[in-house]
Amino acid sequence: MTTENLLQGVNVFLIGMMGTGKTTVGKKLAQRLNYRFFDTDVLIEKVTKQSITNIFATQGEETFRDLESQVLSELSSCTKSVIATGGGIVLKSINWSYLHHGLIIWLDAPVSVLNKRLAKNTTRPLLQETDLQLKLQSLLEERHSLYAQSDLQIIIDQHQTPNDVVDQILQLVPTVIQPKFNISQELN
Ligand SMILES: Nc1ncnc2c1ncn2[C@@H]1O[C@H](COP(=O)(O)OP(=O)(O)OP(=O)(O)O)[C@@H](O)[C@H]1O
Ligand SMILES: O=C(O)C1=C[C@@H](O)[C@@H](O)[C@H](O)C1
Ligand SMILES: [Mg+2]
Repeated sequence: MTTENLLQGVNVFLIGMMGTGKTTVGKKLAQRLNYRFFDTDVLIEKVTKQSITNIFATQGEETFRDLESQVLSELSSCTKSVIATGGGIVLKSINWSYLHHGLIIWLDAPVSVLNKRLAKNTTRPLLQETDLQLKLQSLLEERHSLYAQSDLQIIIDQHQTPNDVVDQILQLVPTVIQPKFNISQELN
């Protein structure tokens, strides 16, 4: 059975640290699965008509986290969607009740890789004006046990392209989903 058929329209939520590729990989995964693609960060910016940087600066992280939960709650009622989440989605316990509506996949890349990818980035407020490597390390320490509550961990190395990561996901999803047997067929 293909991974697409196995999923039976169930949403896929991508979680993980900033820079692991949730947005980049999520778009490609959605294409491969014939799913829609959503990104909680992008939706927050659309709904508020403000950048994430601006929300953090003018209203603070707590307001951002509330918006994030609202957006996730709306998305959890969709089907056939790949949803790239913000790196901090795992922090609020209410978010887990929404994430568990779908299959939760943790993209896990080493801090050294994230550091290289995000070195020049200016759109992630938690990473500005700080030692990037140290900040990434401390965020990962704080969040590791939360990310580990995912259904599936995808370990990514520095050589893997986004398409390689998609291939790895499609290969591993069947290891965590049982095919649903068709009971109605048995009853006829
Ligand atoms: N497998 C990869 N190989 C090389 N570069 C990658 C890979 N995946 C993502 N990138 C690059 O790393 C950067 C961060 O990727 P992306 O924005 O997809 O991460 P994210 O997990 O969505 O981060 P955030 O939590 O902040 O939204 C981008 O510039 C992207 O092009
Ligand atoms: O890891 C985080 O806390 C964040 C990650 C980004 O995706 C954004 O959601 C925001 O910059 C915060
Ligand atoms: Mg993203």
